[in-house]
Amino acid sequence: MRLDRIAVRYGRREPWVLRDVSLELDQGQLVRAAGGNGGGKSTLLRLVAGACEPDRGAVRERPARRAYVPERFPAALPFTAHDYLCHLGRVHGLHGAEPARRATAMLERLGAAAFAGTPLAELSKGTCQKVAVAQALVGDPELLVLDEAWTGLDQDARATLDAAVAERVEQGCTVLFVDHDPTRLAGLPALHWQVGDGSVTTDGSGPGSPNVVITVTGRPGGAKGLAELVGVSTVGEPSPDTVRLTADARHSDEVLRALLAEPVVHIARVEAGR
Ligand SMILES: Nc1ncnc2c1ncn2[C@@H]1O[C@H](COP(=O)(O)OP(=O)(O)OP(=O)(O)O)[C@@H](O)[C@H]1O
Repeated sequence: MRLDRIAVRYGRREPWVLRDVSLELDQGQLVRAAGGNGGGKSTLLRLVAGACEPDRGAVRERPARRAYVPERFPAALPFTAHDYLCHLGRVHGLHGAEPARRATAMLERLGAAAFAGTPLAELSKGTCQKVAVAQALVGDPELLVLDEAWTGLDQDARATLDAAVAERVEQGCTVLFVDHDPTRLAGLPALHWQVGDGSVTTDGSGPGSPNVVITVTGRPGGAKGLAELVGVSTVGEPSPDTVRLTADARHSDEVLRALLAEPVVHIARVEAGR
């Protein structure tokens, strides 16, 4: 999916929270969004999840099957935990006995089976957060957006959510998340979006994301146009006739193919990056 020159603000006289932001999210990509308080992370996640629309620009090719754990889960809904998850399962396109089966399984996996028949409004904060997570995992989303979804979970449930995210990414689900713990999901390759001052910069060097550094010589255009290649985070010209770029390892083959498609370019070196 793509964010195409989007802009968002909360009122005509208010400052732009996001301004002219263009981003791509590949299928199966894990992305961590980070930035200071009030920088616009939750706004960006709402926009990606489809929970709000931009004032300008467009979100294109957003997957139809998507799930979202918002920063604040609306706990006052008139359902028991199990009924709510069954309902969400049907919303996610599950049929027959499947919503109930998965609702039970998700509550068990998150250590909340004992609260299946409890009305949402009577749940503790932590159990309510487990239901918030379960509703996002009960279906088979192609896009999963997690806004501080680990906050309030006990250690076992946090580990369950870590594992569930790894499974979903492995299955090709795109996952965008914010979490205050900088080591969250650090073992998985992730892109890093830095959100603040109205813009989003992407450097691909988030915790745990392997990069490759590619050095090329002889390119007639120098570094021109290379920053636009998917997966490329930095491009520099350390000396005349030499261009060095950093690419997310997931995209390194495409980047190399694009470079080799240019007849006079010489790939001088490919090495593991930070
Ligand atoms: N519903 C809203 N109405 C008015 N202003 C809002 C609303 N939601 C967010 N804002 C404002 O938009 C800006 C960005 O908020 P947002 O919640 O997206 O940032 P954030 O990076 O997620 O912050 P935090 O890390 O504190 O959760 C802030 O100035 C915030 O006050």
